[in-house]
Amino acid sequence: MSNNVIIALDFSSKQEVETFLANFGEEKLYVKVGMELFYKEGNSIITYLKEKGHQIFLDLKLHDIPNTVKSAMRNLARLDVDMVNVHAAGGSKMMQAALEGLQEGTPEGKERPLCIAVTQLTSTTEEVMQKELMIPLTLNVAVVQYAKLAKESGLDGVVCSVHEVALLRQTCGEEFATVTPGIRLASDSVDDQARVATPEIAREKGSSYIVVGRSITKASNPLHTYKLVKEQMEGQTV
Ligand SMILES: O=c1ccn([C@@H]2O[C@H](COP(=O)(O)O)[C@@H](O)[C@H]2O)c(=O)[nH]1
Repeated sequence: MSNNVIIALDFSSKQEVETFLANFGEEKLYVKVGMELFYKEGNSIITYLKEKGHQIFLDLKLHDIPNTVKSAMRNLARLDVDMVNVHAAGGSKMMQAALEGLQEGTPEGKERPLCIAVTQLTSTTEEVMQKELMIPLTLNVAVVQYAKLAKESGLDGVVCSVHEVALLRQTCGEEFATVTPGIRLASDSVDDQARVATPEIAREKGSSYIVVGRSITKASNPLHTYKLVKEQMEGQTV
């Protein structure tokens, strides 16, 4: 079974990544490369992490006109990562174009990366969504609508918070992946996140994957904290 704890490598350089990964010895991880690291290091960071045997979620959240997203995805597919994403707010044509680009760019004999769509960022509250973004819906209704659109467009799942997972299981089915950031241990600071939950609650609600950044990357003992998170996600007691 695929590792369902994804560590967000929100670092500013390859050197910082190397220092962090040294904590894990030969352990094979599922890691997330986001904008900060990818815009600094480019494709070489992907090559480095793949050579180390890690699975990779390349979190660039594409959001542009369909033709541009299709061409960009064709290039990302050539990197042979495991998961990529778009913003569902780009609409169904954009999401379908993303999939076409991925299919075209996936090397012969390789599996197409999973393609998921961000519904509402886990830093967004219902109040911000309604008052600033002027989306006149409850957060749950908005997330379900974006997720249904992603599913109808052929995508493999969505990014959402743990709090919407049960609802999405009912509306989009058990096979549709829910990738949930905004994960915090009970004693952690929430920081800039709004819709947070512990790994234990993520397991109870049925998240397919959790994404954990600062709780692990800023921990005094990252390996110990990673194991604690995994144990909570797998339902074991420490
Ligand atoms: O809705 C979203 C989409 C992506 N993220 C990303 O996940 C990590 C979370 O990091 P923490 O340090 O655990 O808060 C980060 O890379 C975000 O870019 C998200 O948080 N919410």
